[in-house]
Amino acid sequence: MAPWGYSKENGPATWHKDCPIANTGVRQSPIDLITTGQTCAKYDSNLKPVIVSYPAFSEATFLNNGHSVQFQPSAGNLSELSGGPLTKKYKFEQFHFHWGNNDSEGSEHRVNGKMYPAELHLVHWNSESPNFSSFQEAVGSNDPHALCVLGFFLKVGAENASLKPITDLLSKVKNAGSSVSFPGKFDLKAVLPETLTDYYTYDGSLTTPPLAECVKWIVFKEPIEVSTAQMEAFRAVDDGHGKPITGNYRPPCPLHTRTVAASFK
Ligand SMILES: COc1ccc([C@H]2OC(=S)NC2=O)c(OC)c1
Ligand SMILES: [Zn+2]
Repeated sequence: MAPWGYSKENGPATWHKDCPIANTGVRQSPIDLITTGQTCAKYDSNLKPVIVSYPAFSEATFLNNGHSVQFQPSAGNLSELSGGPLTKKYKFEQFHFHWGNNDSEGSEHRVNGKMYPAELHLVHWNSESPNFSSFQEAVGSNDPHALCVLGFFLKVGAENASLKPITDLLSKVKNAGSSVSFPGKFDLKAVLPETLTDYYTYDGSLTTPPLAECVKWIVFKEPIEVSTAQMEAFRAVDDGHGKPITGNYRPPCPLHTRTVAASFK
């Protein structure tokens, strides 16, 4: 199996060779979130605020897997997600990022065709399902909402002090395959906007192979600000083939018969 990536030779347009669902799937992610016109997101007044319970992580690994950088707390972490469009409680698994090599590209989801310089994915799995009891089992479960991924756009502005412990660590995982144990505590809640009320939500998939169609997506309207220096730190991370990771985002996929709901007017 040719290792997938984001180059011309192994990028998103080639993933269907080993992962047919890339082309045959009808609920693939990411998508372009359209806010006006026929297929636009529809306001749903029943959508409540998302509730996160993220006690500061005390033990975690920060790793460069060659495709992204990923923050993975130890199995004992008690962070949970509920509310919003969800009917179950979800357990936090990991977070990671997607970014571009300049500020006009990098996010996976788009808003009316606009890309942000990066996108943060907070990954959770349904911890109340009788069909699986781990993240990996959830991915393979065929359950349409086995996972819930919270997507936050990053935009360039002031330095983000809450994300600084992460962006300061990027130079330590420059080489693909390298990882460090995260020093001290990390408060993920402090990174997020105060209120988690305004978001788009739709049924989709993982955005890299295996592209499993098991994700309830919640993409927040309000971007998170980071500085240019913080963005540049992402662009210095290597992909394991002697080049920096500078575009680990999949282009938008067809909506097919799906609808996108918005929790705001
Ligand atoms: C097996 O674990 C995986 C595999 C792929 C992804 C991709 O799908 C999204 S979403 N971002 C990604 O990089 C993942 O993220 C949750 C977790
Ligand atoms: Zn992702």
